Amino acid sequence: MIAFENAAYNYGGGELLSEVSLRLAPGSFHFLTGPSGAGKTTFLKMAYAELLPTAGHVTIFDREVKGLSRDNVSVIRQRIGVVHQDVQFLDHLPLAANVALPLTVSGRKNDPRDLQDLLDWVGLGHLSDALPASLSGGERQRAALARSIIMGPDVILADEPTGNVDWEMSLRLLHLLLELNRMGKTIVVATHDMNLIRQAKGQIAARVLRISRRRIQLAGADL
Ligand SMILES: Nc1ncnc2c1ncn2[C@@H]1O[C@H](COP(=O)(O)OP(=O)(O)OP(=O)(O)O)[C@@H](O)[C@H]1O
Repeated sequence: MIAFENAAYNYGGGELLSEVSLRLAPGSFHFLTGPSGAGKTTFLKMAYAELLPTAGHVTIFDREVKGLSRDNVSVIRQRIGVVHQDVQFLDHLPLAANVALPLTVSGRKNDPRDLQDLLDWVGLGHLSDALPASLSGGERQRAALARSIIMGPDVILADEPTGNVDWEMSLRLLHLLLELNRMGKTIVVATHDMNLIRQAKGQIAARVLRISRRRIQLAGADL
């Protein structure tokens, strides 16, 4: 689905990530971990062609990202749902409209029943008319997840999706991500939360990628 081959990224002050070679196979579930500032967000941005590798290659859905036209990048992006670390909503729009925004922006039809089903699935069906300012942290994170999957992506990249929520809500979010994976979605979750990783590994064959000294390696069973 997404492949890195000797890929590197350099913001200008030396390589932050070097010699990254890995494959995110269809239907796989990966956690990405590593210290703050190690490059987790940078890696995810490379995986959805927001950043192009400064060396090596990144291939998304069999297309080398370097040299892709803007239109081709948008086509690729429609197949990748991203849950950003800092969830942003349009404050004047109710929750349902915020979640449906990717559909609206891309001019796709928005079936209100599908939208309601999606909101129900993340447990926010009763809040469809609520304004973002009134939502709790966990509600915002679930809304962000709903928005990331509204276009029916094949891949979901989630950057600290449980960053600001309590353990119970983390488990709820994890459960949603595991369910998406069971539906066949390829998932990458960047997280600091080792308990979350342990919890997931008890339920599925998740792999753990660890960033250490600019390299990304598959972590062993010592978690
Ligand atoms: N646009 C940019 N220009 C220059 N440096 C940047 C830019 N974006 C990120 N960096 C730097 O790259 C490093 C890695 O950032 P990144 O956000 O990828 O790390 P992270 O592992 O996701 O961190 P955290 O866990 O704190 O979110 C940091 O030192 C950051 O300051």
